Amino acid sequence: MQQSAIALQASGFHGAQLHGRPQARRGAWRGATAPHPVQAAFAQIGHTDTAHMTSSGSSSANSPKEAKKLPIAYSPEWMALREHTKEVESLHLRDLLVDEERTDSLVREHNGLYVDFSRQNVTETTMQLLLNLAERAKLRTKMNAMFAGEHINNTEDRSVLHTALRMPRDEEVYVDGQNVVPDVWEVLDKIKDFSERVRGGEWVGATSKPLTDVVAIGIGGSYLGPLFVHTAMQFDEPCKELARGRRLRFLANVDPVDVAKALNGLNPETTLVIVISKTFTTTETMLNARTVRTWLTAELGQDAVAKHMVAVSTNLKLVKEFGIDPANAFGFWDWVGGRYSVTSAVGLLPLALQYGYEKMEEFLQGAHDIDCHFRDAPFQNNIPVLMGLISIWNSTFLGRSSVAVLPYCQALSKFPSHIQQVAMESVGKQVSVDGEPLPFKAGEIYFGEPGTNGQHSFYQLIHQGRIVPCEFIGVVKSQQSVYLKGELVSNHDELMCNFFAQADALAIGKDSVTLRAENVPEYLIPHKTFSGNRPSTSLLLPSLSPFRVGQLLALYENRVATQGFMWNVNAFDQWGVELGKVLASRVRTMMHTARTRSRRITITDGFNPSTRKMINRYLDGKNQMLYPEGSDVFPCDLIHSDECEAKF
Ligand SMILES: O=P(O)(O)OC[C@H]1O[C@](O)(CO)[C@@H](O)[C@@H]1O
Repeated sequence: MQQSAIALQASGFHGAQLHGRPQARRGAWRGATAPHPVQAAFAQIGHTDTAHMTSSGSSSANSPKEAKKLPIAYSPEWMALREHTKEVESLHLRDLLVDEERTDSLVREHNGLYVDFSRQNVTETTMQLLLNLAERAKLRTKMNAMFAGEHINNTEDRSVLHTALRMPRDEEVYVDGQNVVPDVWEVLDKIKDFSERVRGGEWVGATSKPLTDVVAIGIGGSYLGPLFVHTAMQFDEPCKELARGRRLRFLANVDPVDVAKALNGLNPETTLVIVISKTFTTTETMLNARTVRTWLTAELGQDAVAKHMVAVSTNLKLVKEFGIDPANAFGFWDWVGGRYSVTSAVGLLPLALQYGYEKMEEFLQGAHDIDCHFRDAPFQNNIPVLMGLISIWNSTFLGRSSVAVLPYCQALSKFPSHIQQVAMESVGKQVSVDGEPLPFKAGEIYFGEPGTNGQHSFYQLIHQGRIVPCEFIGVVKSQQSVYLKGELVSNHDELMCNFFAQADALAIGKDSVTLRAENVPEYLIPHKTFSGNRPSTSLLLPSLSPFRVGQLLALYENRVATQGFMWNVNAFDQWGVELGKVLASRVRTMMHTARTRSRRITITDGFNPSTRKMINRYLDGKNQMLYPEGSDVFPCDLIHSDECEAKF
């Protein structure tokens, strides 16, 4: 921050000005467009854009070196927010929450969604300052660039257009001069046709039996999103009815135990396998695909692949090389990031097979509804934008490094894991889009569990330990209703009582005065005190239909995009996952040598002493076992074959 201080001083900003609190009018942030005083002053002295300022505060247009953009952290809007933290830290949610007008100003609704930000450590001034920062960050311009198909994923030179995956047939969006919506719909039509033929028993397996079970093989973005949506739809009554007699399994981990779990009890004759991989090179997915192909062909013969295996990928060449007929491949495009691919064939194919294509259309419509809201709503009413801005406030300004996603809804049990990838792989970055080190920490640690399970696990820490901003997600109408005669409330109402209570317990807390009034022994008072003032957002969905699931998905996708734009990081690449893959490949080569030549690892193999010792211990643990030659090895109950050998 040293550089920023110099820059601001040189441009006429002195402590006194920064310390002066902005006089935001009550309610102004909801519609105000007046510039923040600091911003206005900045404009007055002729520096309307920090992008052109050097550390000495002078205009830098003439020098290519100096023309480098200064991070947003050096802008007056950023400094104003920094300064504002002092004011907010002196306030307590216990007091703020009694103000009904404040509550009203911090609740937003959109097409059935109800979002309450009043339990965030914010005032109207905070919100106005965040909106000012959004302007400084050129958030609207960046969003427009995304929707327009510009190559905003600069390190891979790609557009970012998962929003095009859910556009109506008659919309247009251009990538490098070509309207991609017809391509999207061509694949959607193919999914509809194929899923209807499989579900209707027209597409049968190698022994003419209907394919009632689906195993979707994929990992990361090719797994977490589809699993979340499947889990969310499984107990929705209409979806449940449509899925009657069908099973959908996922195989992600390369751990052979996951293979056993995915195939357990399945009959190859009635199983359809979908290999889902954007690149079709991911080691885990390809080994799992070869493993399951062996499981199928050992029973049904080589020709069975044509009827029992299909693929979802952008790499149709490798699909063909694998042995899957490209006619049975469902494509998508490099402008769909893996973690943003649920609404492509990645999610739609397995889910349409399970629940029918119509339900997936509803899901797409829900996502599109939020995309339009994100694209069009003014920022002060824009729910994903506000969620993103508040995340920036909590993490970068107030120093809270994690976020707990807490659905009070068992059907959303896989939502936190999906959002964990969307958020952490997107904005867990160390440099800006221009490759400059960030002068602040970007990204947050996401975790979560459904309530009330989490309450009996990690909530202790979030009530009395570190401050973890929480996101409570509740559903008004449960997918399942149970009321036992004589009980005070129905089962779902019981669940939701906790949803309401936890947010207030975190915000309001319990002080020593109250505890003393309750005659709590003095020595227990520190243990039983709840500091409160712990922030959360509450999100209420009217129900958990496929449409609502689509809305929820797009809400979080667009919120993460907002964060990326604000921090000026590329939220659409993921270079941080590469190094581990490269090192694993080195270990693989060495492991093969050790297993085929029965030898231990030596110093000359190039591993450090720690890794060498651990690998040798691992190798020795299996008595220097050599790979058997000439036959595949499966646990017996996974394969209907007399030659089955259970050696491993
Ligand atoms: O779909 P693919 O190409 O198999 O990649 C799977 C996942 O691997 C990652 O690249 C991370 O390793 C994710 O971004 C992606 O979703």
